[in-house]
Amino acid sequence: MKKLVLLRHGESIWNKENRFTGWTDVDLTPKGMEEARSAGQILRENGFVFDIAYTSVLKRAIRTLWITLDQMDQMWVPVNLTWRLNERHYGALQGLNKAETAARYGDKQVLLWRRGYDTQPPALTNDDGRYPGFDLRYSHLTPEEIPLTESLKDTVIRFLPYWDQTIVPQVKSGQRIIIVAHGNSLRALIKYLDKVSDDAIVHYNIPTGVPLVYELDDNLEPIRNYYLGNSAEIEEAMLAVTNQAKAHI
Ligand SMILES: O=C(O)[C@@H](CO)OP(=O)(O)O
Repeated sequence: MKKLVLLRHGESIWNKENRFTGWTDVDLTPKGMEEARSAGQILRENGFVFDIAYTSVLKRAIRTLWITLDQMDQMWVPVNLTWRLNERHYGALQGLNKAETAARYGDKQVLLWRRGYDTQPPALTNDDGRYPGFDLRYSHLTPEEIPLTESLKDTVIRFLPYWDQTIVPQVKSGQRIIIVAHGNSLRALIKYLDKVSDDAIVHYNIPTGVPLVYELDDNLEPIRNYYLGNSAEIEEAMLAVTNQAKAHI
């Protein structure tokens, strides 16, 4: 049996301000750093040891990984950074307040933008200051790879080659892996692993800073998965993510 640990970064400044974030490189809040410390502690208490770590090129995920490994006294674990684990690109919504956007366009439209599997939010133009093509860290990407907006489906499509070519062979060979990423890039992986339908994935939300353990068979078919932590608190945190973009709760 193989184990894979998935971890969404701790609370970011824009999570706290309730803004669409996507590829915007915002840092953790003090609470987010505390969540990362707790994640590291609970992983250590449960005896987890990692051989390789994966994360995105966004600092809220990178810092969460650093803090987690520090708490586990495993800062020596090799870390791989890839843009393919970045958050889903939120297009022209990036920076907008989620509840204000819902008040303006309606809860239904915003739910569709946030959670519709094949729905892209309004796109950026490539002269927009938020266009990732202006950012050095993406200078090795082709124009076709640089998103102006992304649906969850687009996120699955850009992540899967990395999963298949890089991570899968390592998990199969018995390497113990942690992936620290984002709400939607992890939803993309979970949708794929658990074969979640396009409709069901709409209702699946991931809390910040809580390790999610997947047990997989030798063909990487999921056997079961569970969060490490207090289940009532985790339920509440998942519901809070659902409610972030409602005009009135
Ligand atoms: O803003 C974002 O980039 C994501 C994750 O924080 O938000 P949502 O949960 O609305 O997809």
